[in-house]
Amino acid sequence: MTVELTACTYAYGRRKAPVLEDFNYQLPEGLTILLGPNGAGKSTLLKLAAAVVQPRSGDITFGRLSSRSKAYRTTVAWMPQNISAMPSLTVREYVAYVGWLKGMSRSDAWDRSAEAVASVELTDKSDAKTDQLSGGQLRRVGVASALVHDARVLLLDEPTAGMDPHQRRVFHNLLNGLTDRVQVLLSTHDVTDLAEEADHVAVLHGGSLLHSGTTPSFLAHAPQGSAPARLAEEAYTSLLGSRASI
Ligand SMILES: Nc1ncnc2c1ncn2[C@@H]1O[C@H](COP(=O)(O)OP(=O)(O)OP(=O)(O)O)[C@@H](O)[C@H]1O
Repeated sequence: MTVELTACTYAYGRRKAPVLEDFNYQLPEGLTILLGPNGAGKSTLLKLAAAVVQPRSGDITFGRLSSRSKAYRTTVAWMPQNISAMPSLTVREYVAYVGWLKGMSRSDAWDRSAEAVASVELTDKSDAKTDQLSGGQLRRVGVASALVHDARVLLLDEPTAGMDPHQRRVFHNLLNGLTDRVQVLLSTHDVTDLAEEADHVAVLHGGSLLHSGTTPSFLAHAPQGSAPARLAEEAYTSLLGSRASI
């Protein structure tokens, strides 16, 4: 079972041109990274898959669950691009609150929040108010919030933006330990960092998928003779370049 978008059209407002039109996508197993230039529609795709917004037409499903159902919403977890601090809540309260919003009992949410906070190495900040955190720490609270309930699909919008190199490593290790039991779709502008670790890569441009396939099939777009360390970047540039020449 997986998240599947079928013939989806979405626009921000009735008079706006659709960001995604008649869009089809099936999220593969494992870790998929979602690449694309600014404004390509990555966040919109993640919000649709997370049932934060609903398509104007078309269907989004996980097996038999429609994105309009409560059961679907508890199956997926979404980390938005911009995490807002809640000044009155501590880190642990914030994460537990998100679990409760996803339908966990208060006690389960509270218990599991400790694990989720520990997984992003924020235990020492458990009792800190969220408005006293750095930007990178707040993103880690966002990751912990996405992990607190038993989601089967994680939809993460630029989770590593603003994280220092050590925290990126912690995050990648965390993801590696998760992808045998959850599907992950993760948007990033950091082509080199993740393309090697991802099972699949999707490249979005102007609301269309330029590529959706395994990481080796993505890397194969790099021109012959590309330096190994730059394969992902070259593949990405080449894909976008081919689009420009159409
Ligand atoms: N709330 C909104 N209201 C109106 N238009 C929006 C809104 N959010 C996004 N858009 C528009 O939808 C299009 C796709 O935006 P989206 O945020 O999905 O792109 P993105 O690929 O995530 O970009 P970035 O890499 O800059 O985060 C853009 O043209 C953007 O201006």
